[in-house]
Amino acid sequence: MIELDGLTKHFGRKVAVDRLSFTVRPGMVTGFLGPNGAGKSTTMRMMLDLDNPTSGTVRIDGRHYRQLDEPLRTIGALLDAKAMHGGRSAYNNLLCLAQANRIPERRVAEVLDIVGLSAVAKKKSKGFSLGMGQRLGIASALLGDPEILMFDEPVNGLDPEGIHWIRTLMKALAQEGRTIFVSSHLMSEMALTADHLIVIGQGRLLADTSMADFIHRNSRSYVRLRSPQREQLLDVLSGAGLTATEAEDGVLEVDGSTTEALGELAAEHRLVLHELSAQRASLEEAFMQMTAASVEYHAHSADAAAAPPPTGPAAPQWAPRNEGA
Ligand SMILES: Nc1ncnc2c1ncn2[C@@H]1O[C@H](COP(=O)(O)OP(=O)(O)OP(=O)(O)O)[C@@H](O)[C@H]1O
Repeated sequence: MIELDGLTKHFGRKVAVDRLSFTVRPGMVTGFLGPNGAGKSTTMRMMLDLDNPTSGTVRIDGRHYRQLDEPLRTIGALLDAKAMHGGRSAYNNLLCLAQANRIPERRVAEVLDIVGLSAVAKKKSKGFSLGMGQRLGIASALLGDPEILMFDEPVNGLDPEGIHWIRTLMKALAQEGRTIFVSSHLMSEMALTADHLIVIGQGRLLADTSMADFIHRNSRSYVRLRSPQREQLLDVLSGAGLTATEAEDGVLEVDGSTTEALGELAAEHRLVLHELSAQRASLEEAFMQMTAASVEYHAHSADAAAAPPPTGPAAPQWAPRNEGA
C-alpha cells in the first residue's frame, strides 16, 4: 500500500504537485492519469525518494522509503527505461542491481524469462529497441520480487503487441495481490488496464474513483434532436414524460430513450426533424473535460475543435472527487 498525505512539490515558483492525498491499494491496478505536465512523474519520483517533497509525506507499507530495509524487495519501479547502462548486457545490468541489493543471482535469469528477454540476455542493452528497453526496465522493477510496483507511462512508444503484453503483465501482478500503480496520459489506455483511477491536473487531485464507477458515470447515451418546430417538440417530449436538455444552436438532447421511439413520437405529432441521432459520450471526452482547465499547453486548431467545451448541458458527468474511497 502507498499512502500520500498532503504531498507537495515546488520548483521555484512552479507548483508541480499540490497537496496530493490518496491511497494506492493492493490487489488491483491503480491508474494515475493526467495530461502532460500534470505532475505524475514528480509524484512518482517523490514516492521513490528521488525528489524531496516541499511538504507532505509518502508512506510505503506505513514507512518512509528511507526506512525500508531492502527497498527493491518492497517496491520496484520503471521510471525511465533508458536509465540502464548501455555498454552492459541485459544480464549484467540486472546482475549489478541484484548484487547491490543482496538479491540472489538466479533471480536475474528468472526475471529475464518473465519479460521474454532470455534470448538476448548477453546482448548490450544500447542495441535494444524501445520495446526491449521497456522490458528490461520492467525486469529490473521485478528483480526484488516486490509487493508494490510502479510504472511511469510504460506503454509509451510501444507497438500493439508490446502494449498488450504490458497490460496483461500488470493485471497478472495485481491478481497475485500486489499493489500496481501505473501512470498514463491516455484515458483509453487506463480504461483497459486499471481497476481504480486517480486523476490529477496541475498537481491537484481531480478524481479518486473506481474505474467501473467512472465508466458508469461517463458513458452517457442520449439522442440528439433538431427540429424547426422546437417548441412543439419540447411539449410533445414533456407530454411523453421525457426531459430534454438544450444544447447549442437549438439542439435538444434526450436521455432515456431511443432514436426509434423519438422518431415515431415526432411522426405521430407530424413534427419535422432535421436531426435524430444516437450519441455516446466517450471516456476520453470526460477526461478532457475534467482536465480542461489544467492542461498546460493547448493546441489551437484541431485539438481545440476536438475538445468539448468545459461546461454546458452536453457535458458528460464525471465521478465526484472521492478521497480515500
Ligand atoms: N526539475 C524540474 N525543475 C523545474 N520544473 C520541473 C522539474 N521537473 C518537473 N517540472 C515541472 O513540473 C510540472 C510537472 O512535471 P511532471 O514531469 O511531473 O509531469 P507529468 O505529469 O509527468 O508530465 P508528462 O506526462 O509530460 O511526463 C511540469 O510543469 C514540469 O515542467
